Amino acid sequence: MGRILVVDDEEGVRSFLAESLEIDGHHVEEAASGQEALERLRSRGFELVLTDLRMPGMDGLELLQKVQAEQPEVEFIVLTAHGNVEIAVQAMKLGAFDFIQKPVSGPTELRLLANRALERRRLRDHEEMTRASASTPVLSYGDPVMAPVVEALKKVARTNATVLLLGESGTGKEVAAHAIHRMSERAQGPFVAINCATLSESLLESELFGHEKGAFTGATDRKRGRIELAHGGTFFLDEVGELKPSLQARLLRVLQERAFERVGGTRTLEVDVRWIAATHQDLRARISSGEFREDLYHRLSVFPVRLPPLRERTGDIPALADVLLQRACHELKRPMLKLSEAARKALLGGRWTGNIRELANVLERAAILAEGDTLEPHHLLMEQPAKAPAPAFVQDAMTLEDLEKRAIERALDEVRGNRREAAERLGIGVRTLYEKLKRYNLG
Ligand SMILES: Nc1ncnc2c1ncn2[C@@H]1O[C@H](COP(=O)(O)OP(=O)(O)OP(=O)(O)O)[C@@H](O)[C@H]1O
Repeated sequence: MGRILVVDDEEGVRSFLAESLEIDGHHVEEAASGQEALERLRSRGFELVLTDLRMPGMDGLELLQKVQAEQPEVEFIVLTAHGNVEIAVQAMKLGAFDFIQKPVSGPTELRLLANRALERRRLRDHEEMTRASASTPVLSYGDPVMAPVVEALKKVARTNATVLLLGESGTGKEVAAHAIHRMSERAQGPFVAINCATLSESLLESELFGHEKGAFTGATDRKRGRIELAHGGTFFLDEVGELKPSLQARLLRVLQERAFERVGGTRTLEVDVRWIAATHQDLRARISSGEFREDLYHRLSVFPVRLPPLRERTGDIPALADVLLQRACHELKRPMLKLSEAARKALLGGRWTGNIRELANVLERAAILAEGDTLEPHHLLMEQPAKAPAPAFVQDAMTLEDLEKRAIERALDEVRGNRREAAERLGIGVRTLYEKLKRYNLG
């Protein structure tokens, strides 16, 4: 089963191709022009595009080039008129999987070719997935909002500048800090992190700076602090806004002088550390209220980078969802799952106040619930925040159809996909519910 987009300006050819492929159980959609195809490809993921080469407006070659630039993983098979093989060869040089000559005589060749193209796509996916899981997360999958952010991270990684990562909880600040380290000259050195919100002030102090033997009750041995351990590498201060004033002063000195003493010690130690700090708080507001030192703020925010919330980078949701779902399945040691088209759509409609972390949690829960090999919308228990003033769908501008669709998804969620019960909850007949499920493509 694959997701295939058929592009041809002739209605008859399109439906012939679509029907031939649907026999094999593929999900096939049709586009009547290159432009329409591009729009569809941007809004939902397809694995394979079957396109005519000669079309008014954007032709098949131009479509191929555009999609290659945006979604290089999509496979292409091109259809070419008899005797026009050169242009098909050109398409293959540009990365098309193969070509078929028109008129397509029978569906067999087409189906074989489509299945082979899909197989190549899956092999490549698999390879990429193994590489991705063996290494570290990909920061973005081509979302336009994230592109300048990734660029900024890459550029600053080459320097030793202190970076301040800003963004809501779960937006991937720690992942970004790791990425900076990995892309920097210090990549072979240590990456040391500490969360300033989780430890008490005194514990945090001795964790950061270490302590000498006998510095305080319980300090039976000399202990090296994490800052020392980060020598030659990168230090990540998470939730830096939570740092207490006395520690802010000590940290400021390390940042200014690259030197410090262990707790209870007199010897000054010098360190070579690259600093990255992160916060979800408005540090300026904390400066105004006297809770955060302005001089430390300026030291930390040499290069501030804001990580956008997930709702502002919806272009990354499908690929992130795929990766996080694979990760969940792997961790749960269960067979891999894939997202149905309807589930993908549902994810795009989420509010994601908890950002990527929430997306990961929703998919993990779904991976626990789902029994087959496909995740459907009713597996996705997308929570509204507990203290939300009103359900999300009232706040957002939505059409009546969207509202109806949401209500159906919600009802199905609440009854774990039981359609009879869902219809009852919605106050409609089961037949009507089926019709609506079909209309909204809610599988
Ligand atoms: N690009 C990505 N690809 C895959 N997973 C990601 C990506 N970015 C973040 N995540 C996952 O999302 C979750 C939250 O990421 P992370 O801890 O980096 O966010 P954060 O902004 O530091 O959150 P907090 O402020 O709450 O500490 C983690 O499980 C992380 O693995």
